[in-house]
Amino acid sequence: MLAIETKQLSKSFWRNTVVDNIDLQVETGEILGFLGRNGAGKSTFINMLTGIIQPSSGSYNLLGVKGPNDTIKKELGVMPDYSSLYGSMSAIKHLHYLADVSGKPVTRQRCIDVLKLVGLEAHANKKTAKFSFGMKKKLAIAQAVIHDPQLIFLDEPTSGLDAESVIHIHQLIRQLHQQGKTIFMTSHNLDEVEKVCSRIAIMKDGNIRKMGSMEELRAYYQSTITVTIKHAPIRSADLDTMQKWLQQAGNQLDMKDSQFTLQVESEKKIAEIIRALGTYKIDIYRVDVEEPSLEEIFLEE
Ligand SMILES: Nc1ncnc2c1ncn2[C@@H]1O[C@H](COP(=O)(O)OP(=O)(O)OP(=O)(O)O)[C@@H](O)[C@H]1O
Repeated sequence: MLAIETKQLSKSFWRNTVVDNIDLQVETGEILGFLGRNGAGKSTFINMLTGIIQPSSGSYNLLGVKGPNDTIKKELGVMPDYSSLYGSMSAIKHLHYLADVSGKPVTRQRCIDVLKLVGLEAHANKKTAKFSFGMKKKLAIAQAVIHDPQLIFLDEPTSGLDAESVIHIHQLIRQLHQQGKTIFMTSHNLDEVEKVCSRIAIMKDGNIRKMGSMEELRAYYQSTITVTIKHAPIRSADLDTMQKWLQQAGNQLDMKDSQFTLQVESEKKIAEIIRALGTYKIDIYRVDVEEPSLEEIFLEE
């Protein structure tokens, strides 16, 4: 079943079209990374799906149900704006209360468990007004998942968090993924998206320019793979032949005594090179592969 399906979904503010006829399909159980520069329209898109703003045109289904739909809201997890936390409540009361409001009440133990998952267990009884920015952010993530929803929207879940908290949140996202939840997350951290997400959508000027797995994006942008191989010295009788062979196997050959670097088009070529070295009985000590990063792909858009 599709967790998210949008059909020609659009939003304009006066004459400014911010989301422009987006057709998007997200399968159940995916972690979709939604990327785009500031002002690309990511939050506007999410806000339509979560019922915060009305689309100007088009339609959407969430978990197979036409939106907006009050029944399906229970199954949506949304990170609130941090300013909308109730400052006079403790973190635990806050979660308890919001789970009630969502229509899926939870036990006190569930609140404690979720606070643990986001790394806030030591602050469970502290009033949220006294929380730091990072703590508020973690509580916002806890709020998105407290009622065990099926479809979770995370808007920049780790920006502004310290390194340890980022690891915590990534673990939580992976855990939710293992439980079969669908996660739709925006991030400005390309490294994070590459590490955590199963598919990536790149948004620009209100459109989704490209969408796919990291491998698909790499293939689309036809970027090359750089392989560096450290090996035992090549016999001088074989050196010339070996060099010629490598030159036809790839580009930009940089050959030193016991190491060479070559740009190749696919992983298959790497296997061919390793086989060729074997034929010449050259021992391989180390193979390093450098692929185009999401950063390079993103900048091409
Ligand atoms: N309520 C609004 N009224 C008018 N214009 C708006 C409104 N909300 C958003 N916009 C405009 O829509 C465009 C897209 O904004 P949006 O917040 O969706 O971008 P974003 O991709 O989420 O950006 P960021 O990465 O900075 O969060 C921006 O030009 C913004 O000024």
